[in-house]
Amino acid sequence: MKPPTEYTMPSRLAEVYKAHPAYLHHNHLDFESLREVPESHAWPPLDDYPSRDSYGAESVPVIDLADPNSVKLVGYACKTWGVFQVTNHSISMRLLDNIESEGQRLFSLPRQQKLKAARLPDGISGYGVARISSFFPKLMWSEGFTIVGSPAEHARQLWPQDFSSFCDAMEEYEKEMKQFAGRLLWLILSSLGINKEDIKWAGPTGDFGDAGAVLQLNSYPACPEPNRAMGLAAHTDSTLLTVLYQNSTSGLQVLRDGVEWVTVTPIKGALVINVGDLLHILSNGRYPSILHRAVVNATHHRLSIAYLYGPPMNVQISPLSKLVDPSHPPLYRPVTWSEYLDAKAQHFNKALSSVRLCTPLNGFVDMNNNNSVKVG
Ligand SMILES: C=C1C[C@]23C[C@H]1CC[C@H]2[C@@]12CCC[C@@](C)(C(=O)O1)[C@H]2[C@@H]3C(=O)O
Ligand SMILES: O=C(O)CCC(=O)C(=O)O
Ligand SMILES: [Fe+2]
Repeated sequence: MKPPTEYTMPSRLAEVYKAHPAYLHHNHLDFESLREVPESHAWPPLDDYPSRDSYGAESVPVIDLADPNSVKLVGYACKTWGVFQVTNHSISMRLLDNIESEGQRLFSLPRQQKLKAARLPDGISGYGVARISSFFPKLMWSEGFTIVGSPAEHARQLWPQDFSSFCDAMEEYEKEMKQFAGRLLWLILSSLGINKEDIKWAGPTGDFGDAGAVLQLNSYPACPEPNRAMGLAAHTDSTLLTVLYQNSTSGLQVLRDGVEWVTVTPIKGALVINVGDLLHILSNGRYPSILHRAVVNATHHRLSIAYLYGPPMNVQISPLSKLVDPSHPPLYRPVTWSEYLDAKAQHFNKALSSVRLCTPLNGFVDMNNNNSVKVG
């Protein structure tokens, strides 16, 4: 008799959805030609919590990375906001302009052309609707293009003649982001009192050389009835951290203290950093991941580019032992990135609680383990 084949977790990002194919009907709409939001894309009112623009003392922190106090500022922002913007980050304006215009060029292609690079149901990369769409009865007012490593295979389907300028820009950005995200992760970890000896998987030089990453381009066309549409539904990122570049059209909102949506106002040349679920686990809940969404705009097209940064595929992430003691028991069981993506594919916003070990007697409560965001 043949022994049952044992299921092993994928060791490559490209394979994480083999066990969970999602048959998403890729958006057949030509957003630009519509005068109103069709039923397929009409969401119930987005007023589950009040929305406000970010201003004054109660706005999303903006941190100058050249500030000698940056470790403290970053730690405070992670603890109390879960999101912040950074300036003086060393990514050149030329590169940011370049990926923005290459992203723009991609989404401006005719729909039929873009569908040639459609993401496969069991794949991770390519063109299509957000993976989390499968959890909602309505479609979102957005399109995405996901890149893991080289985008060449899909870019060739989009531009058979000339795909190199797109690939060059994306690959250069991935390379710069990998360095930058590693540096940022050290800044965050040192704010927790964690150093190189505590993180074996940072590698011999501590540069997180084996870290994994996904580049996600998001396009949100202008929408005739923005209050009836959803750009990207509320979620937390299944990452350690995410670095987001947004064009000058606002739309990103974060759920502040579980009570109000605060807009992350675009600042030219700044990058938005948000805490993901794996950093939440690693920090044993000290730096909670942040629930966020993207709303759409009546007149302006919006583009965002997310660098989703995670640990090496074979590494189990669990609460750091320095952050665990009798009064702070470990709150989560060890998980690899692919196990966590698998949990997200099954449980969506309950993924974090699905890997939770115990409910603390007092202290931390997951702010984002509810599905209370109304979707009709
Ligand atoms: C490595 C990741 C992280 C993923 C899944 C997989 C590839 C694509 C990422 C996103 C990008 C868009 C929002 C999100 C919520 C989605 O639908 O796809 C993200 C998701 C997550 O952060 O969970
Ligand atoms: O477009 C945005 O501002 C948000 C994008 C996002 O949350 C994501 O790609 O995970
Ligand atoms: Fe996100």
